[in-house]
Amino acid sequence: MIKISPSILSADFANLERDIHRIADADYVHVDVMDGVFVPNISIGIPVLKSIRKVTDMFLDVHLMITQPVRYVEEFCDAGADLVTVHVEADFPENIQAAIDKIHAKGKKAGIVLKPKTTWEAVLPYIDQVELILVMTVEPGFGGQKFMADQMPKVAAIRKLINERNPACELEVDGGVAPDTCQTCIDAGANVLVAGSAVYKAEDIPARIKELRGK
Ligand SMILES: O=C(CO)[C@H](O)[C@H](O)COP(=O)(O)O
Repeated sequence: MIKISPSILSADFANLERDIHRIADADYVHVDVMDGVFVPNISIGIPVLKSIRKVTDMFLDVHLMITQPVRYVEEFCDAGADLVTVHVEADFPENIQAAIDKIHAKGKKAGIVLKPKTTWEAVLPYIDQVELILVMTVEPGFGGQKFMADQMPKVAAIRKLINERNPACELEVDGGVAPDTCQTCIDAGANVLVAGSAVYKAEDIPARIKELRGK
């Protein structure tokens, strides 16, 4: 079963509650947190996540695009995240490990994220511990970018590793996922698809979510 995690980066922040309820047919809510340092953009943070938690019971998939995420993961867990993902490029490996441990100590799911230039081997230290691996299919920072099909061999390599070492681990892709690119991601082995503009620009959001689940 393919899961859809719409990115609220493409929502109307002045009508966030309405726009979260518009994606009720989806599986997760993808919350993009950007610090203006790890990526060249600033989005939303802990206070907004707390407010989102108050208006929905949906699973909150929180993608931290911030430097040294270990400093903040506990606060994001306390604010209502169900899953917190941290970039392997955002700190030294021992601190990424500490971030994963802190998320688990809070009773939440932990995941790691790979930027497009990061190779699949970067997951090896964490593969046995995490509940989700996210492969970026655009350079993180902005919605509405072109899907990078060249990331599909990496998705396939990580799917093989997940099947061998941690079959319960989910494999998510994020960036440029749309009706014309979703099946490629599914065929490569992704089971969770993040989509921002493709969901929020659709005339019929429930129909678009269904379409993104593939054939
Ligand atoms: O993490 C992100 C950007 O860093 C967004 O989740 C992603 O780009 C989704 O937007 P779109 O589906 O419009 O490409």
